[in-house]
Amino acid sequence: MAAHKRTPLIAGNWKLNSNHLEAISLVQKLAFSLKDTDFDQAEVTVLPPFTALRSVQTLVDGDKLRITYGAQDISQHEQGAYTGEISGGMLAKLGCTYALAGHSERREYHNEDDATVNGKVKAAFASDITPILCLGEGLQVRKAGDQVSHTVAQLDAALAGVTAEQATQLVVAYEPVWAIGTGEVATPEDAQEVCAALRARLGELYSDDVAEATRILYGGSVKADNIAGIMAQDDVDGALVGGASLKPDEFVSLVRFRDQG
Ligand SMILES: O=C(CO)COP(=O)(O)O
Repeated sequence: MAAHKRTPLIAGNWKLNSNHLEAISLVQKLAFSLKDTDFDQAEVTVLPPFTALRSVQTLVDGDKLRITYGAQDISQHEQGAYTGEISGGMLAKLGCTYALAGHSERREYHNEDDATVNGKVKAAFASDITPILCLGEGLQVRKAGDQVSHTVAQLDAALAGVTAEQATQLVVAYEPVWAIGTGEVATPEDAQEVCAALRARLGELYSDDVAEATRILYGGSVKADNIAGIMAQDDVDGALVGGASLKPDEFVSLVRFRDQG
């Protein structure tokens, strides 16, 4: 298996699942199962719904858990008349390390375009929250063989006005839309092709140092039986996990991807 220069990140995107009481139970189970984990080998983060963040914060702080947490979305605005929005400042106050920006479900169901995603990435940095910038092509684009140009264009648009210093902190998640929640996982080679292209583009936009520092995750039907092959790719530094992150045992086996055959 490739030696990772970057600390792998295994992130659980809970999506629209778990009220705050269920979230407490899930994090407690996770913490118990992870108690012998070497967190230098992999960073673990969970992304619960907004309404559970305060409970997760209390648990993580109170029990001094080694996991981090974040939000599934962030407003591009800091404050004002934006009904229903949650700002970076609010998330920072809740101890969030991360916020997803531009998840394909936000792009698809909430009409988030590249300019909005760019605003969210910048809003995250402005509040010292690390954006996990989600990119990926749909099935038509994949069938046309345009996955690299499509995803690189999304990266360019999302990073407009982002400085090299900020970009060093960035996390990118390549999530081909056709592989999300479908059981249709991309092959390790599919994941590597796009993740390598994204890293090369970061090098062009900023520098080799930024490209080398940035963690690029793969997401889309990641499970215990396919994570090892994906993590063995040189340019894949972790996984953004949906369904499997709701099952503590399965999620822990993803964190221990080195043990999976
Ligand atoms: O969208 C995803 C994570 O953000 C992937 O979801 P699944 O792991 O359920 O395919």
